[in-house]
Amino acid sequence: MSTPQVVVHHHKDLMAKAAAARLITRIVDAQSARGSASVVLTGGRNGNAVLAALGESPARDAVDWSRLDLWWGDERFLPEGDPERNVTQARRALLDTVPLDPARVHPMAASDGPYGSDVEAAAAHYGAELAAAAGPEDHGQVPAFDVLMLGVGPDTHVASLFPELPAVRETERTVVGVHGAPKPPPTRISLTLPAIRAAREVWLLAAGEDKAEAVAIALSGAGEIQAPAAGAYGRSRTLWLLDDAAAADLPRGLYPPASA
Ligand SMILES: O=C1O[C@H](COP(=O)(O)O)[C@@H](O)[C@H](O)[C@H]1O
Repeated sequence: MSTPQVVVHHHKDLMAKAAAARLITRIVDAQSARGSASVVLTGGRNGNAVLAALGESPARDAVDWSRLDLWWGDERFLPEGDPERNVTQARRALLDTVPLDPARVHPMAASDGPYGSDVEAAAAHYGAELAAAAGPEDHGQVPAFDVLMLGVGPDTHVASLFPELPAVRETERTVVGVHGAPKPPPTRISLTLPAIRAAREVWLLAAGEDKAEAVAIALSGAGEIQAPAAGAYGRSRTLWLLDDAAAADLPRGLYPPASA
């Protein structure tokens, strides 16, 4: 478990640009050290803003897109191509514009996909796909992702792990079906906390005043069942990337002056 480190930027656009720059560096470093990199994408406003900023960065050409594995932290269980699906939004924000190897892009199943409306089967399949991608060096049922990004919801949810719902209590499976999510759609697929914690680096993204309370709760010692974001950490690094508004309720002692 790594201790959370907080970085605060003055504005959400700056936060997205800085996170994109950080992500490029991390991917390039991993590719030069191990030959390839693996990143877990998040849905939501901030995750998509990071992808869009990455697409606009001249440094995007430093990435070897053909040696990048992309996974998702969660998915809204909707038909293929639905504009509310996280993968649809990620494709629009960035993925359709870069030369990825399609075999290395791993979206979660759609509700009209091979498992139909059986979200449990779709989740089990994703768990098996992750297990197959994990090597002996990963010491577990999922790869040791280089970076796993999570948007933090105003209720402290991350991925599709919502406060008090069964998914956030899962300790065995790496991927679960989610029913009755308070944010639409109610049916989702999500990585669990054990899968999230397999990542080398976990980055939590929050911008805007509607996230301030959630950020303060999660970083003030709350339990992960009540505040799932509090249970999201990486093996070697846990980074909270915030804008001023999302950091407004944090005690100043928790982070250095705004970095940019
Ligand atoms: O529904 C979801 O919401 C969260 C947070 O989204 P935001 O727009 O409030 O930043 C996101 O992390 C998750 O992947 C997504 O499915």
